[in-house]
Amino acid sequence: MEEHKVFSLAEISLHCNKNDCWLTIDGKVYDITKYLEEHPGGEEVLLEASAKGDATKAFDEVGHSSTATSIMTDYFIGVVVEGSDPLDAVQLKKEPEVEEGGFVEAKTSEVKKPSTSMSLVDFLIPLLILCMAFGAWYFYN
Ligand code: HEM
Repeated sequence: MEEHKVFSLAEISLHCNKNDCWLTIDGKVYDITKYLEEHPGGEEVLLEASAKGDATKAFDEVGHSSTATSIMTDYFIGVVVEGSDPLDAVQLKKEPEVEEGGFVEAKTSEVKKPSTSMSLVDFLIPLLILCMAFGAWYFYN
């Protein structure tokens, strides 16, 4: 059986620029850096597709010819690791926080925002009490 190099989505996501551009189509990975300038559809679409992650949909939507699929084989470098989680890519780009006891917590963009209405109430109640106290003092004097 043929052995292929296996890449994680995290690693693939690191190759998305003009000097180093990988594409993932149908679970296969292509290093198309040298093909960028030759691509009849232009290099921009390839760079965009590379940056987005999986280019399968974009590739299929164009309705590429069999010539295109045979060109692809020249740039094939491996396959995507099975069960590769797209979140890995996000986590690799961000610094993981290592906490005591070796627990690793990766930062994601889904950080809960503190509720602003809660902090407003927290601020208004003491202010109201202060106003009432001042009013009572003013009334009795
Ligand atoms: C290794 C990957 C790719 C190869 C080898 C490749 C190759 C080709 C070839 C040979 C053509 C000429 C038309 C044809 O024969 O079908 C073409 C056209 C085109 N390709 Fe790709 N392509 C690749 C990936 C992509 C991707 C990911 C996109 C994403 C949007 C894309 C967008 C286009 C567009 C817009 C055209 C122009 C179609 C037209 O003018 O009618 N290609 N490509």
